[in-house]
Amino acid sequence: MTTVLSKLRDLSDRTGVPYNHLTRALSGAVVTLFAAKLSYPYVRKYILETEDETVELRTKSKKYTTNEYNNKSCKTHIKITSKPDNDQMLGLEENPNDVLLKIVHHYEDRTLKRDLRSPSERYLTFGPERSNVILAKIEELLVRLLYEIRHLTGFNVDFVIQMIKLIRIMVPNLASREVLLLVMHTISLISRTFLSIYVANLDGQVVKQIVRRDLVQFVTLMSKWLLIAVPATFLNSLIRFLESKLALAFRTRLVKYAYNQYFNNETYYSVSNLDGRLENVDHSLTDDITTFAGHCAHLYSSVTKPLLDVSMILLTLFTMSRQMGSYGMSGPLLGTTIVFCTHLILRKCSPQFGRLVSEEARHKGFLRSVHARVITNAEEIAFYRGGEIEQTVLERAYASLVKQMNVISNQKLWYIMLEQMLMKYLWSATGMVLIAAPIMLTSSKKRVKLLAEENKLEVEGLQAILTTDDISDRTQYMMTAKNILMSSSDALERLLSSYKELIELVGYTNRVSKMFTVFEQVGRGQYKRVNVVKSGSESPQSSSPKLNKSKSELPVIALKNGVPEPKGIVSEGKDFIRLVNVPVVTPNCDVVVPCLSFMITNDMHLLITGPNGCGKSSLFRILAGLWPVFNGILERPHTRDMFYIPQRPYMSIGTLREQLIYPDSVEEMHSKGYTDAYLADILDSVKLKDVVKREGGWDAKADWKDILSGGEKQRLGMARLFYHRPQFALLDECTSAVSIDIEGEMYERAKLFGINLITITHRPSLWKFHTHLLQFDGEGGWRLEPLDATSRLTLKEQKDQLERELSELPSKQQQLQQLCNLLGEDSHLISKVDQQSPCSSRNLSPKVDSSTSAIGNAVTASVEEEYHSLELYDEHQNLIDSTNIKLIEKSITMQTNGHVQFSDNIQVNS
Ligand SMILES: Nc1ncnc2c1ncn2[C@@H]1O[C@H](COP(=O)(O)OP(=O)(O)OP(=O)(O)O)[C@@H](O)[C@H]1O
Repeated sequence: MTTVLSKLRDLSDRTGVPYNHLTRALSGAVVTLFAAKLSYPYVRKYILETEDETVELRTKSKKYTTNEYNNKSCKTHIKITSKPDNDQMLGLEENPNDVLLKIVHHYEDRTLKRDLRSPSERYLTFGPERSNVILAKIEELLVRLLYEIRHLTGFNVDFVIQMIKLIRIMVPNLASREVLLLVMHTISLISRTFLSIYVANLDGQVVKQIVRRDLVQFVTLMSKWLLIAVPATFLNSLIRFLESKLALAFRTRLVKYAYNQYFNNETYYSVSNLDGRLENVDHSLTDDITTFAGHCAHLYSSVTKPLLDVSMILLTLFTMSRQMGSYGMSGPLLGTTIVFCTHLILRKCSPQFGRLVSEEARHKGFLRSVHARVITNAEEIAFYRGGEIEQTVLERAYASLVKQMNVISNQKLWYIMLEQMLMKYLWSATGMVLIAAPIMLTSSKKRVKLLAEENKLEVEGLQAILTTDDISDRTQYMMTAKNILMSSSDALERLLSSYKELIELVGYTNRVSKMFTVFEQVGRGQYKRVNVVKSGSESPQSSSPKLNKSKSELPVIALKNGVPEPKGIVSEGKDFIRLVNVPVVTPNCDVVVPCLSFMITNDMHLLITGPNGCGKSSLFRILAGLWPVFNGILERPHTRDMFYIPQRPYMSIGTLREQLIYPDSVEEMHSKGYTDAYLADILDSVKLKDVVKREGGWDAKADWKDILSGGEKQRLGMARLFYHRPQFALLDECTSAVSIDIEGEMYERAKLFGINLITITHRPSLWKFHTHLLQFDGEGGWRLEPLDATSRLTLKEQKDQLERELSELPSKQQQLQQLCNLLGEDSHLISKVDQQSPCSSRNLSPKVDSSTSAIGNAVTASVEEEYHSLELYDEHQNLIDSTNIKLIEKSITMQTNGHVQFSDNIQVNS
């Protein structure tokens, strides 16, 4: 640069063109080139649009001939996969009133005319609306402007929208505490900038006095220097203090908003059970929010302060260089150009830190969730001796995190090298040129003339003073300029490093925005799961499906753009439960029961039975509103009038009292007028009164999940039911670990309280407490009928008796065989077996088969006679068949072993 400037001076001397004109021409050329660079994307865009229009005109003329083909291909496409519309493609179907989203629609529509590639899902549909009209307008204008210059800057406008929405949460209004903190922070930053310039000037003056050997001035300046250290250090500390305060304030706002969303409409359940977009919600709720808030606060100071520093410093340098008699624009212009070019190079070469950091956060979240899983299931894992496999999983999770971190560090290695090269060496060189240029390129005469003009003095008088002070002035200038430039280079370095931070912030902003978007959508009942779309179930099906029809044939879910759409109608506030054509559909869109229609009135107690996985608990989830109703109508009481008790009751963090009254708080308990004595009564009714004394009173705190036994936890679950006394109790095998007598007492008491029982159980002892039976067959079919517990119990007893008798058959047969052998006689129930020469099982089988069949037939005849009228006939038939098979197997074993007589151990086996 110095060479260029001296060449310009040479040129000026040779051609006689004033030097100023040449530097101006050069500056003009640089500015024109820069303007051309800025306008290039617009020109390109214009040319592209013109080309598009031409192509459109050409295709219109061919439209008639290609129309048929287009229709065909389009139909085929829709059949294979329902193509999302533009909104869906952009993930922006929500919040039609959101102004920012409207802007996105507008610009994306224009872009989509040319580029129909589907962008990945975007997370913009969250957050409150801006109530302040002026701020809303500013935000709107900012987004519009950014869209307009998007091609130029390559700015990620989605990030800006996400930031705006997050800022609305973090800084809800102008009168908030956060604004106060921001103002204080800004004032501290501005004060610190002025202080830096003052200190740099002071430094220069001190050196000047050293050169002049002026002791008095030197001491005065040193005192000033020491005094200024007090506010300077305080300001430094204050800036950090305010930054951390700001980060905490932002975090608190975000956490509050997130918790509100998370606990609204049971989102905490749906987000992990019904929606597949968020992998580790706990990590997003804790680490991601914290890091995002910290980055925001830090970025504010690391952008604002350097910007202030740089602008103030440029201004100071400009004034100083004028004082030194230099032509003022070339220095700052050169500095600005170099800085801008450096920024462009760094931006082009920068790796995608945002994406990388977001991926790293995902890996961290996964590692954390694996740890949490081991802690939660420590006992089960220990029983299985599963430490080794868990360790492998943990190591794998850690290895993938390390791999990701290595990718980032490898990318950083080259980037930081480039950054240092440009920012340390190139900038230092530029700084030196900037300092040297005014001194080297300005003649003393010119400087004297300028100063004389400025101070309205005689040139000669001034010349005399300046000659004396010239050296000390130059030294002062050098020192001050060096200090200022060092601060400015430091500021610029921080500014460019904050670009890296900004890219990292993009990653965290996306993660936090994604979390909020998913929370809000899930809260509204809009779920998205990966890999659930099934072909052939695109449209809603209203025809009532036949019972026992194969599940996969029953398209009861309406899909919109590949996402299941809950079309059922739910109405609350009734004193009964009614389902009309409601399907039971799992979150994976498996139809467990295609169509349920029944009514439970307040005089009914319903027992639900059926094989494992037939949908019993799923029905409870639908009744409780946890799973969406995809079709039909569901009428039910308010959820507070329905109380669910699972097989393993949840034990919360808190006192023993809080376990019993869960989910009420102690305040709510008191407001209901309940006392500890009443709670003791309830515990007594479930035979748990001793627990209060044993565990150290109602206020005792412990990890109740581990302290109470399985049966005690279940009894505490029933105690909760007596405390809340809802209209309907949904009991999902909640007494399976309780002894039958206490279980009976608890059911009696529940009925005394007027609670309608809906029980899932496999225990016949509970039948007598119910009036109706809902039976699932495991194939999608079901039957609801009145339950006559007495006759059903008789049938059950008969069935058990028959089972016992049939299980004795093999031993009876063996005894008969032995007697026949002893007597040397045949029996009409056993065909004679050749006991002398053992044959192969293959040869023997038909004989054994016929003998056992004979027994089987005899038994069948008697059973048929006795129980033909009973519905259990089929089960008996199966039992007989299986007994026959067992007998065949045992006979084969005997013959293969070469034993003539049935040995004892075979009898034991049988
Ligand atoms: N969160 C879930 N995500 C996906 N599928 C699920 C989920 N919960 C249950 N299912 C599926 O729904 C079906 C019915 O489950 P459900 O828990 O209702 O069975 P169940 O009749 O209560 O069985 P059990 O008697 O064993 O408790 C099962 O096939 C199960 O795999």
